[in-house]
Amino acid sequence: MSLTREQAAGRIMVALDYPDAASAEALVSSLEGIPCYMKVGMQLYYAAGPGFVKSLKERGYKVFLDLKMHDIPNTVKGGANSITKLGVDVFNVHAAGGVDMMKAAMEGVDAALAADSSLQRPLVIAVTQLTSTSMKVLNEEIGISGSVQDAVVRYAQLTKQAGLGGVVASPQEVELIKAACGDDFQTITPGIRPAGADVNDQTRIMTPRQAIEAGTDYMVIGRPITAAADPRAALQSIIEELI
Ligand SMILES: O=C(O)c1cc(=O)[nH]c(=O)n1[C@@H]1O[C@H](COP(=O)(O)O)[C@@H](O)[C@H]1O
Repeated sequence: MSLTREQAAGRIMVALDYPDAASAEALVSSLEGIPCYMKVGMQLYYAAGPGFVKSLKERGYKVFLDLKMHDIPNTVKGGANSITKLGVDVFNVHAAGGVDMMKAAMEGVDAALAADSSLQRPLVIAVTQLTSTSMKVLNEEIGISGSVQDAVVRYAQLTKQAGLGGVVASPQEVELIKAACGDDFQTITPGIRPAGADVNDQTRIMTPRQAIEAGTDYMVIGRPITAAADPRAALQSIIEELI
């Protein structure tokens, strides 16, 4: 796999896990000119709201809005409708909500697009098993038997059945997901740690290079960039690893 610098940057989603718009803004400014995705998760969204998402879009960024919706179908449909109106490129729900809930998310998207043809269709993806979840936690705490891989593939198949475009999983499961759901089914993988980086609370990890070689479509990377003394240099060194 050989990627240009621009292609490599376009496969990276930087997790803006910050408590307020000003701190997130400082990080975004430090990465200016690098065509990566920006991921807005619940910490930043609950503090800075849709205004921050819109400001990223106005500056030309592709945005992944990571709010991991998991509720009754009617509520998720409404949430997906509102998110689509924000003009984000990617958003997610939890596959654990089941096929009807995921189908409802797609209905919410369709209704928004039918009402306003200027909107773009977002890629809707489902979280399988969180990358912080180990087999021990899955089996002994949550009470799901079998391997994490089995649980992830099952969720990926349900996600595909519901008509979504891909899943969030660990890069360790990408090959199994592609084998079960096809090459076009998108894999978005957090749990990325450059060699020697702090693992933090992640369990199922790979390096950026390993993840790309495993066939991941997009990598979500937070602290290895945001907690670095020089975030721009950290992102550039990850890009170098991928080209
Ligand atoms: O949906 C996600 O983005 C997500 C799913 C998952 O299973 N694991 C996971 O870490 N994430 C997100 O990916 C980012 C990973 O951040 P770092 O661990 O700092 O690289 C965080 O913003 C998480 O919320």
